[in-house]
Amino acid sequence: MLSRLQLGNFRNYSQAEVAFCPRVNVILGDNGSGKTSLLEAVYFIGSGGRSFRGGRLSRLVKDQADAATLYAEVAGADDRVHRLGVRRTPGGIDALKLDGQTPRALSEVATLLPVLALHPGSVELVFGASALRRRFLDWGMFHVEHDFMPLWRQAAGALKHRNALLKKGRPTLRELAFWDQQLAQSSDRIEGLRRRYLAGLQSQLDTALAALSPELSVVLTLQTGLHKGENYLQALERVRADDIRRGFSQVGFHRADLRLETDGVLARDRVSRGQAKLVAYALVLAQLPMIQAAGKVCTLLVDDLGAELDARHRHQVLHYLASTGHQTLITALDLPHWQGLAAENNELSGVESRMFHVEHGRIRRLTDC
Ligand SMILES: Nc1ncnc2c1ncn2[C@@H]1O[C@H](COP(=O)(O)OP(=O)(O)OP(=O)(O)O)[C@@H](O)[C@H]1O
Repeated sequence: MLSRLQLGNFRNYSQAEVAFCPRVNVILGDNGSGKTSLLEAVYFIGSGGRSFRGGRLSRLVKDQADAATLYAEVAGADDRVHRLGVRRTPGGIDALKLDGQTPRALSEVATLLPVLALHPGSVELVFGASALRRRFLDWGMFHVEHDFMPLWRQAAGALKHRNALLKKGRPTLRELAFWDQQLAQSSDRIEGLRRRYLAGLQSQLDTALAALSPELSVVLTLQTGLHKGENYLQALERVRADDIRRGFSQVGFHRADLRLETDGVLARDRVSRGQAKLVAYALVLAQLPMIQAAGKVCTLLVDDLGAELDARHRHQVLHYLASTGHQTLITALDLPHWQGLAAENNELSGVESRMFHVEHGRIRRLTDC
């Protein structure tokens, strides 16, 4: 759980500091005041350097500044307070500290503060490219499956070597066979983990959708690109000649997709934009109990909740959020806007909350928990 955050030269913030409360933190502010940027800062530090909104990461650094810095205090699952610091120049992260030490890998940081975001771009989980769904799935597995990260690194290494051989041109069969074996083995094991995770996710998705939008149901399946009865090694042999011609690997853990089906058809060909948002939200929220079962506490970032949802669905989403018990940072335009949202949901008024106002990159606390 995130208790404190300091921002320096991040987006439109020069210097700012916030102390968050363990449950609901409401961030109010006009358009362009810095609400999304504040959530983005939390996401950046929690995810080990990613953003949930598109665009170039170099733009996170405030105009005319050399580097953006973020410092966070995080209460870990072990109840110890950890200190996280990151400095990002337009070229990339050039300093990362965890409790005063340089961590061996970004993944050490990312396990400390699991962050999930619900935002207008979440619909891309339904409409967007397979890479987004794969990343979504792998994020959950990273937090839940202990073996996933080393296995993923092994698979990524094999893929890199195989692709380098293919790109070089005219690889010998012997050279390729070794990396085929490595890539096939790790892809098989990743697929096994993904299938196990997916079974749990499906059941949590059913629960989340029943709360958010009972009229929708979605079936998740893993698409691997393998033919029936085929394993990865056989598939790599099948596409080998074509891989050599194209210069990259067309089969493996890196090509899997999460298929979302509703009423027997691909969800993206059936659902409306608002429904897609509900499906995407339910998918994201389905990961919360999985992460919790793994002994971790998520921070949930909710940006622009009202957009594209009617009052009933907004109410249902808020009702669900109020029931999760996770730390939540949620944006709204102003007090009447938030009061309108909260009035739709009695439970929310009973939840411990803190309110902030953001204006031109300055953060002011309005109420305490
Ligand atoms: N690198 C940067 N340097 C300075 N300002 C920036 C940078 N990147 C974005 N901004 C500005 O930061 C401001 C805050 O943007 P942000 O998206 O956080 O606003 P918001 O409060 O979420 O607005 P909305 O309600 O419209 O979604 C915008 O005016 C934007 O132009």
